[in-house]
Amino acid sequence: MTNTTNGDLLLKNINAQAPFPISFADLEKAVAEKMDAGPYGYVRSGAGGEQTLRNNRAAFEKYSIIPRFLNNVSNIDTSIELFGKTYPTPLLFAPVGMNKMAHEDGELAVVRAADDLEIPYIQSTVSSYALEDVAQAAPHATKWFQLYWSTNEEIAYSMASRAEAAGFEAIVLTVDTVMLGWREEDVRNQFSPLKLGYARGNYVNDPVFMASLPDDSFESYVQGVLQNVFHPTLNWENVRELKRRTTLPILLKGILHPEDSKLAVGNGIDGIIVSNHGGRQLDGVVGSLDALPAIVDVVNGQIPVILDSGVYRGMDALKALALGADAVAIGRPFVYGLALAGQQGVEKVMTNLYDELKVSMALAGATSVKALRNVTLVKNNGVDGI
Ligand SMILES: Cc1cc2nc3c(=O)[nH]c(=O)nc-3n(C[C@H](O)[C@H](O)[C@H](O)COP(=O)(O)O)c2cc1C
Ligand SMILES: O=C(O)C(=O)c1ccccc1
Repeated sequence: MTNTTNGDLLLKNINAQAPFPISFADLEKAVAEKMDAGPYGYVRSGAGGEQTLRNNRAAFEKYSIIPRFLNNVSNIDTSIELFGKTYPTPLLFAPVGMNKMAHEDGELAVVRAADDLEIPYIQSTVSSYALEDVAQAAPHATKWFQLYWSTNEEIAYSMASRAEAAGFEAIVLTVDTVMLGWREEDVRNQFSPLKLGYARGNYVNDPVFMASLPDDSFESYVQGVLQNVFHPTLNWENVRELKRRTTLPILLKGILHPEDSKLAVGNGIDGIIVSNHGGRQLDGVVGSLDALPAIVDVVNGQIPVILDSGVYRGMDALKALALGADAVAIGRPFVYGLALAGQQGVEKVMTNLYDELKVSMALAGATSVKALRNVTLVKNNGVDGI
């Protein structure tokens, strides 16, 4: 619960200190000047002609809200509940791989920020640090493990059970990356973090993976990752088998079609992340916010629906929650904060997003996430009706 009478959420940023980039565009500009072209292009870009990347933003931009006033907004409750636990914010850290590209402390800095802010942290399979090291860096943070299926299924089961043993509380199986999207910026820059070994953390610490290598050379490790991390055979039977092998809740990340969300519920899945991978996978896909309402409709409150892709400011989070998301996950913004100022930069970016969300809720006249569902949204500035 935030009391909005205790000082202004915006003006605390105007304090004669060196300004930290306040908007996504400012962040991206600052990071473009700081990072090398290869890693920067890897993080920033979308697949193909970047239509999906643009669709994500366009989807948010086309909604406007009609605020209500005279509603006593001196206390704003942004809390949500997921899998029986209450969190103060409706934000999550989306799984982002290979964080050492952005900062030497990589995932360790991000999980510490997550711990401080009480925001659930989803660690990627292709992280720079091992899941056990991340768990040790922030034993009390809520951590979920994002699983990339492996061509050798035993590696996937091994990683899932390591995550369970290390105290991770859910498995997020990403279903939209059975191979890499057509990422032209990486070809232009001749840059592959996978080939450079940035994704080592979880693999070199996995006994099943290591036993599958012919020797312990760097080349064998890279070949092993490439052979396993892309997994075009993935299918619903694999999902059912994974479910039999873990006691943790399983979420599917990358669902966009309402029929797939129906299958997810039917197969006993515990949550869905509506996402187009930040426009990095199939180009020409709908903005993830545009996929949300039909999925919320089908799922009908049976399991949580989380949204990511293009949530770059508090007002975007508000719109997604108003359209029925239970929470939103943030990708590139926190990576940019990490690149600029490590753990502190991550905290600054997430705090700004959160503070803007609180200001937006108050000014819209909604005092809780539940109340946001009743906010009036119009498309295309009301031209198409409500
Ligand atoms: C550099 C980078 C690496 C990513 N790595 C992963 C990953 O390992 N696993 C995964 O499920 N999603 C991955 N994603 C996708 C994010 O989880 C998320 O879906 C996406 O970033 C959301 O869009 P946004 O960046 O517009 O917020 C990655 C995204 C970026 C930018
Ligand atoms: O870069 C990504 O978006 C990503 O998810 C990924 C997938 C496989 C290997 C490396 C990164």
